[in-house]
Amino acid sequence: MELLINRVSKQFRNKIAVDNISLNLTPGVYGLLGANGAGKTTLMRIICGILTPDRGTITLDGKEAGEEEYREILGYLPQDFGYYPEFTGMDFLMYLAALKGIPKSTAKKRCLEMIELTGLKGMEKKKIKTYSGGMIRRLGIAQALINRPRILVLDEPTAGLDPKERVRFREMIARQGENNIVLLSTHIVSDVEQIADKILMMKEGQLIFEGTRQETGSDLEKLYLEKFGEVKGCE
Ligand SMILES: Nc1ncnc2c1ncn2[C@@H]1O[C@H](COP(=O)(O)OP(=O)(O)OP(=O)(O)O)[C@@H](O)[C@H]1O
Repeated sequence: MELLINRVSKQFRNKIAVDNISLNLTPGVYGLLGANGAGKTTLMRIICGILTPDRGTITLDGKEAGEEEYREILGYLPQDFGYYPEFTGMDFLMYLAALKGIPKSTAKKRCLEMIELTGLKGMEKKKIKTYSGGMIRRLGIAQALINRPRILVLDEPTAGLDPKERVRFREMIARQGENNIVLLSTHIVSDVEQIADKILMMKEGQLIFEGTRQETGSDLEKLYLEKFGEVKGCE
């Protein structure tokens, strides 16, 4: 399985958000690092087929982003995913399962599986408005995983997770990345240090670094600061 991002660019009025990015992703966990406004969300939305690039193509084994067949194998967690506070977690996942075309006969089992996986057991019958920020984040991850995606795109997934939830998240993502492509963005260096096998860095719309965790050396934070020429704590 190979996701080819070929010379992709996107401009908003006079702002080039994504500037001629080419990438070749195979199964594994990719951590996309970049300061606010670097273009991470725009690139991810293009990869998910939500935004059309001005130039360039995204293809997975020949299927173009945006095609139905491509969407079926895609899971996406946006920074702010839309949920209905009055729904219970289970109702929300059942609703998402229906939207994603999962047959009713398997939907309930799949939703319960996701609830278990994301550590939300015991909360599934409670209204989402009673969930903590971390629980809502985990529900977002559950909805992204519900169709067993081969490509999982997570925009700032670790925001709001406490240390225990981060450990669980890391394990979940490592498992998902064994056979599938996982791309997650963050501006917190230590998050990708522990989660990702491969590190990508974006600055002003361009890909300025691509390498394995081994290649980044032991001090990713230092490398990041060098690349960005910024003071620590840019978040
Ligand atoms: N719909 C839009 N219209 C106009 N400008 C936009 C739009 N979306 C993004 N931009 C601009 O494109 C640039 C890249 O934004 P993007 O959200 O992709 O960055 P990011 O790296 O995800 O940042 P953050 O970490 O803050 O989410 C920014 O300058 C942003 O203001």
